[in-house]
Amino acid sequence: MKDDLEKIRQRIEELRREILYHNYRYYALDDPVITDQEYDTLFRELQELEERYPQFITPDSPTQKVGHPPLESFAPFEHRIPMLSLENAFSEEEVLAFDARVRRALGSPVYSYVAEPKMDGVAVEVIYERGVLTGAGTRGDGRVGEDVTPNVKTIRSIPLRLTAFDGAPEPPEYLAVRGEVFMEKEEFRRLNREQTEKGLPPFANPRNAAAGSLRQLDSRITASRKLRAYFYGVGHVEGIEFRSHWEILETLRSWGLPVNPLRKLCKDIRSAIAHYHELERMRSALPYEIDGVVIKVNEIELQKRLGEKTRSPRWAIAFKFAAHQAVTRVVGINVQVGRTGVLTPVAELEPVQVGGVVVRHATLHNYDEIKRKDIRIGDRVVVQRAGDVIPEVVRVVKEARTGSEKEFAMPDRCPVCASKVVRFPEEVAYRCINQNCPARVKASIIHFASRNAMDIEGLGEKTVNLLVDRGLIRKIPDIYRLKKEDLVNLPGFADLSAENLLKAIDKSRRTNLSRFLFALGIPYVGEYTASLLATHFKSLKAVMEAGRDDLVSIHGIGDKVADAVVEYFRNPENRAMIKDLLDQGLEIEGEPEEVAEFDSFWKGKTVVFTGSLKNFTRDEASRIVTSLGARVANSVSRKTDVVVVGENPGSKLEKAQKLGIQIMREEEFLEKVGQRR
Ligand SMILES: NC(=O)c1ccc[n+]([C@@H]2O[C@H](COP(=O)([O-])OP(=O)(O)OC[C@H]3O[C@@H](n4cnc5c(N)ncnc54)[C@H](O)[C@@H]3O)[C@@H](O)[C@H]2O)c1
Ligand SMILES: [Zn+2]
Repeated sequence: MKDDLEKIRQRIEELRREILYHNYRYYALDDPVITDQEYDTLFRELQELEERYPQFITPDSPTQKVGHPPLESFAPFEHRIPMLSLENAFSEEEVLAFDARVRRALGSPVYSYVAEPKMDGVAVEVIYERGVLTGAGTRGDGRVGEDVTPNVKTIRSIPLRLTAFDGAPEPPEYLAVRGEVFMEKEEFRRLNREQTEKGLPPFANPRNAAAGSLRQLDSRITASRKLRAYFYGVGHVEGIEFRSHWEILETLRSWGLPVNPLRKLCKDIRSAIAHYHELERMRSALPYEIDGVVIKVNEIELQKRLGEKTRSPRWAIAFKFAAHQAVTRVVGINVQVGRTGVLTPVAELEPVQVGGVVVRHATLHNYDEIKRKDIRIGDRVVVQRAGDVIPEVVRVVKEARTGSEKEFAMPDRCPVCASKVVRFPEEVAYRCINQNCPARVKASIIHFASRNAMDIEGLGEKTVNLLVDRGLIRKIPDIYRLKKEDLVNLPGFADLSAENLLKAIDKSRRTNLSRFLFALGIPYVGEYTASLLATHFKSLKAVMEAGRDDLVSIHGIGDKVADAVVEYFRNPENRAMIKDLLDQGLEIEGEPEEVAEFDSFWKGKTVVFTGSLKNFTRDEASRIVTSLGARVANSVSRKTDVVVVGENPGSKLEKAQKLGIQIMREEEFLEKVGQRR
């Protein structure tokens, strides 16, 4: 008996050590080494052991704590009310048990629940004092987080100033709002492509990418990655009282804070569970990841009576979705060659259904990952698909090995052009260094034409492969030599589609410097670095002549990037290609002086247009100001901040004058939207 207890104590110790290590990987480094499901299993086991043997509970057990203490490289950010975690439920029974506990504790039925998507991102608290954003921090260990104020200010959907819309009360003296910062799946894929091309390790999932992007010491890196946020609650507030959680959400929304529209007010637990199933069906179609549904008691009075435990409130529960995982076999490992010559290993799988989709391939990222997970050809593996993110191999089912599995070796010759493959020191990537490798040529043309580069509509993967295979394009400048007669006879082309492609190509002749630099595909130069170079040097000539010292003097550009840029422009082939492009009539504009994006004049303002503008259609003008954070209304009221007046204005002008609203003529408008300096 004594021995048994000792064994249990040891197991508890072991679980704690393991969980603490995974907390550190996940919360401090944003680099977990096990899946959330595996983590949840360990956590559950510890919780259950502690429940059965309460004599072993210690205050420092991970079951009694939230997250992980903040890193010291950030200033500390104190939460006036602790930010807690949530209790998890993995089945309907567990949710019903939660409802039963709540009703028992209250001695009455619950009036209502709110069910909201559980966003898979990073928790933040943002402070508004008299409506102005004055601070923001991560959750940290619940009491103290990391001060990430400058980073949060770069997130466009988080207003720097609250405005009372739709008859909302004025923002109070002091307001701590809580929400989740997240990265959309598409941005996650873009970022990981960029990481891979730079020879850097990819992020495991959008959550880690969001956390890693928010927790940056240089807020310009945060700004270069598209983050969003949804708010779902408040911390300490002064000057306003809320009666229900639903009222909190509605009020936050009417102050201009983003709140997830997929929330639902439910009359009982059954209806909350029904909402869970509905969101589960929508899950993979959503642009961002959710990992469950949070169900909360709606009435604040009842929430207070229920109170909280050390780690989580008693009035809420996270009903988690099942992971999209399946077991299948690796039948082979192929190698794909990217634009900068990086070789990416891809697992060929026995087709398998994962969350309703047939999966045939999974990315293995790089050779180090294959070694770390010890993936061999013939292995049975667990694959996981999160939303529509590229499927991944989570781990090998080692118990299923027969001994006939084969270890994978990176080829020493490029699988496409047979040139020698090299691995540069300090890089995880292997590369084909043949500039003319057909795989690289195709990939670099696809990149050149892509949306964030030269933005040539219709010149996607399929068309590029076709044009290169037919010998119509051998290098990038050939794009601009294409003629209608080259295209019309190609499979899938007709008169109209050929004309459209040529039009799109022609349109791309006018571009700006940062797009052009990004499009060239210089190693290590992603969109962000390209825009740094463009704003610093302002002309292509200046970038091409820049020395290593000029480059490293730019904040945000390190040795590796500097070397890559110098080397790229020193290469006579690259110089000849750029000259060729310019000879084809490419016009590259310099960069605007400052990108005054974050604290723009327009942010949070309500704008009305009247009369016709010379330089824009109404639609264009509206899109410009909304992209700068304004809201466009159709009629003038006391809530209008600015009326923009074109030719032949209507009665809106008179009304604006009567109400004393700021009136702006087209010239001033151009200036204020940065179209004229
Ligand atoms: N893989 C690993 O190594 C590893 C390590 C640690 C933690 N984890 C994962 O993290 C989980 C524990 O982390 P946690 O303590 O942050 O808890 P949690 O993520 O399970 O739940 C609490 C958090 O949910 C978030 N949230 C999202 N939408 C919300 C909404 N609508 N309302 C309220 N909150 C909302 C908040 O940020 C809140 O802090 C584990 O279950 C596991 O999945 C994984
Ligand atoms: Zn090659």
